Amino acid sequence: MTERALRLGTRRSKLAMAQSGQVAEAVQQVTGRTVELVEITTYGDTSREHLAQIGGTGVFVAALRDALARDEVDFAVHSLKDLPTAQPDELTLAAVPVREDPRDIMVARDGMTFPELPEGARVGTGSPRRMAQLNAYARSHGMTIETVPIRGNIDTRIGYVHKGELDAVVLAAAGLSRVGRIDEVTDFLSVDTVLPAPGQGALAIECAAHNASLAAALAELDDPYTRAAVTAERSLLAALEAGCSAPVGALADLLADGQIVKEMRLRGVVGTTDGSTLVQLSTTGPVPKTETQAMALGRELAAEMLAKGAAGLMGERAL
Ligand SMILES: NCc1[nH]cc(CCC(=O)O)c1CC(=O)O
Repeated sequence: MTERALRLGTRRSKLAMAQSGQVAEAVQQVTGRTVELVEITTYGDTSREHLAQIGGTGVFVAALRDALARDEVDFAVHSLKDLPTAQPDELTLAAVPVREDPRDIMVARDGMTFPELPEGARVGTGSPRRMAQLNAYARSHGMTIETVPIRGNIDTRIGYVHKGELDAVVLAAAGLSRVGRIDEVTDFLSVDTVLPAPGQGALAIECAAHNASLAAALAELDDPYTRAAVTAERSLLAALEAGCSAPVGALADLLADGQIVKEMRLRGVVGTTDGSTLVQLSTTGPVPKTETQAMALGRELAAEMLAKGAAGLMGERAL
């Protein structure tokens, strides 16, 4: 007997469709079952308000989770950086596949890199994390830039540059790469300049907790290193009591000696959006073997950052 198709809930945006399509194919491979896409409209897609004004955390995610809860879909794919740090009991984070390039990138007019931008350049980003770090770099390099809040999908955001309304926009490399526009990047921002959002570049595959057999099948797509890294990053974010629109950057990576993986490093940053103050720290520890160990790494760095005054820099947090 053939089993029915698995229903994958997805947003309708080009980015969501691209990442869901990729995951659908991978799931078909590992389960041998057909996967059909079920389109769901989320509040984040329809609202014209700035993300920060409607509360940031989880607006893209809630409608997909509702569809899971109502059993209208069997599983869903989220951009991991959009997931709230608290995992609901009734849902399982079944897989975190291998992460794409976690960096932020710039698309600027005339092929310019960030340091090449002219005096007073207008740079589109509504992300407090990006604003804080771009402004901090500008200050320390004698540049002046004006960050301009923008919203909309990737095509809309790049459109501000092509239409001449902005000198540059800053976006995630992973998003551009998934929608096939990575060749329009004019500068890949070093993580030393702009640390990405916790979980950036990674996907989250979620299903109902009671569907243990599906969770086990989806777990084939899990990459343990990516999962450990994003778990540490999100634990840092949670321990700072910050949301996904807070001015917090975090990135965990593996430190290797030749072919031998030695340690995991976790870097974190918090700053004021004007870039006048940044708290930027890093810690290393043994490569986490359990979720508990990965979370401990994040909490440890958060404690160090809080001791250096991180909490006082998040006054604008979530808003
Ligand atoms: N905040 C929106 C968002 N959520 C996920 C991505 C794509 C990158 C990713 O999957 O991490 C983007 C776009 C962006 O930040 O440029």
